[in-house]
Amino acid sequence: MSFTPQLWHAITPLYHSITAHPFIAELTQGTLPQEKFQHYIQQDALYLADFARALAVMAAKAEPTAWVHRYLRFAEGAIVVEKALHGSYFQTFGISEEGVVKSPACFAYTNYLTATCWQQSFAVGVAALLPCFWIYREVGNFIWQQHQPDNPYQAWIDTYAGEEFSAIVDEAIQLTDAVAQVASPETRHQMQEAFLYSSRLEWLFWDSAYRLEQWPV
Ligand SMILES: Cc1ncc(C[n+]2csc(CCO)c2C)c(N)n1
Repeated sequence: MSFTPQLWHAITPLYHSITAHPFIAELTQGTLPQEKFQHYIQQDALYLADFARALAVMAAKAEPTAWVHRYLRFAEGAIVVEKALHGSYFQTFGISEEGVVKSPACFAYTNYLTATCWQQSFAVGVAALLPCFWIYREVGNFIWQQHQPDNPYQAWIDTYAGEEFSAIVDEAIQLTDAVAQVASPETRHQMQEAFLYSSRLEWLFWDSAYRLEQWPV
C-alpha cells in the first residue's frame, strides 16, 4: 500500500468528526449563522497569508527544481484564488479585516505550519501541509453531494468541490507519496505525526469559528 492511503486511514474517524460538525452541517444546509461564517472568513484570510509563506519556504527547500515550481504554484494559488474568494465574501457580507487578530485556533495552526516548514525536513513539511489540501477537497465534495438550492455559501462550496482544485490536490498527494517512498522509517513516522496534527488543527479551525472563539484573557 502506498503511503498516503495509510495517512488517510489514520484520520478517518477525525474526518468523520469534521463532516459531522455543526459548522459543516449548517454550511451544507445554508443555515450557518452569518457571524460564524464571517468569523471563519476573517480567520481564514489571516491563515492564508501565513499558509502561502509556508508553501514558499517549502519551494525554497524543494529538490528537484520541478518541485520548486510546484510549491511556488501552490503558494500563488493560495494567494490568488483565496484572495479572490475572500475579496468577494468580504464585500458580499460586509466583512472587515480591521482590528482582527488571530483566534487561538488560527494562531496554533499557522504557528505550527510555519515552525514545521522552517524547522523540520522537507518531507515532514510536505506531510504537515497535505491536510489543508486533501481535507478541503473531501469536505467540498461531501457538501456538494448534498446540494441545497439558494445556499448563500455556494461560491465557497464550488471552489473546493471543483475539478481544478481536485487536480491540485492530486499533485500534492502524489508528491507526498514520492517523498515518502525514499524517506527513512523514522521520517515516515514523523510525516504521519505531522499529518495527524494538521488534521486535528483543521477540525479545531472550524470548531473555533462555530464557537466564535476569542482569547479568554
Ligand atoms: C484553515 C484552512 N485550511 C485549508 C484551506 C484550503 N486551502 C487554502 S489555500 C489552498 C491551496 C491553494 O489554493 C488550500 C487547499 C483553507 N482555506 N483554510
